[in-house]
Amino acid sequence: MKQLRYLLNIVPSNTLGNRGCAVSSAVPVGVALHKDTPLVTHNTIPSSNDVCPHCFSTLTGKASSCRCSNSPYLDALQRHCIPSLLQDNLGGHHSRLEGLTIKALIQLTVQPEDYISKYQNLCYTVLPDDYLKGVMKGLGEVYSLVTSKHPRFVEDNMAMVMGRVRLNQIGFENEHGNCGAVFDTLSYVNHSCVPNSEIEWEESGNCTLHSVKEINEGEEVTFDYLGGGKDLGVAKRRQLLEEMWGFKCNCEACQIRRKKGKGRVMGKRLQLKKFK
Ligand SMILES: C[S@@+](CC[C@H](N)C(=O)[O-])C[C@H]1O[C@@H](n2cnc3c(N)ncnc32)[C@H](O)[C@@H]1O
Repeated sequence: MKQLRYLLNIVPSNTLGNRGCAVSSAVPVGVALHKDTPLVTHNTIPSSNDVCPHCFSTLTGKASSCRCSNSPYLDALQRHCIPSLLQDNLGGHHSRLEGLTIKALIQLTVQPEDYISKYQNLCYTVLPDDYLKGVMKGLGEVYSLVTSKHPRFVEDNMAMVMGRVRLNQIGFENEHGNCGAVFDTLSYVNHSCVPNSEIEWEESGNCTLHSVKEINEGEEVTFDYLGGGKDLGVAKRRQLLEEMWGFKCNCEACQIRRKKGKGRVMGKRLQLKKFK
């Protein structure tokens, strides 16, 4: 494994949103550009960010590591049951993303201000009021328990955290199910359908960005938010990017497609018959 010596800077991005990330020197293919630890993590994977909302000790993914493991709402908040709680109260599709955001909020309630301000620098989407109310309702009794203990856990904060998780999470699937996290630097990396880098997850929840193309000094670094390798088709990709991250993709490939117009068919290699 080569050294991480290619500094990733957060820079203004001309075409892909306000800010993006660029490398400070030319990069060959196949090197680790940046390794990041999560600011907040998804709740279906144990993480070193997990804290008990009652005694504030680190959980490292195990309730038994908490000094007050008898806390009546610890389990409901910190472990796998937030998705099930929401699923029971609200039904299916709400459970995953909201599970993440509630856990994110719990993690933030015990962090110092400078840590929270890192999170607050990330971009944000406004979520509809009824959506937010639905999630609070879904939390049932747990909501009033947490609000009484954590003043930061108020409606405005919930909206802020959910809006930021929605736009900045990087997700993956493994044997624990759907996982994801929001990162200090990697969450600033923009999407491209023809990316020059890829995300690699580690069991620890850390994430590393690797180059998959040569990248010039100062060039913006991108990865595929939909996970490379999935043959989704252009229309489906556009729909998912808009639904999940709220943007119309303006990457190099999509700009070319738009310029060429709807009527044009993209070229492909011809399959030649073999000659004997
Ligand atoms: C995770 S944030 C990336 C950082 C963000 N550009 C910023 O200024 O903080 C994701 C947001 O960046 C913008 N973005 C990322 N990739 C894009 C793309 N290919 N085309 C247009 N906007 C993009 C969208 O606004 C999207 O919701």
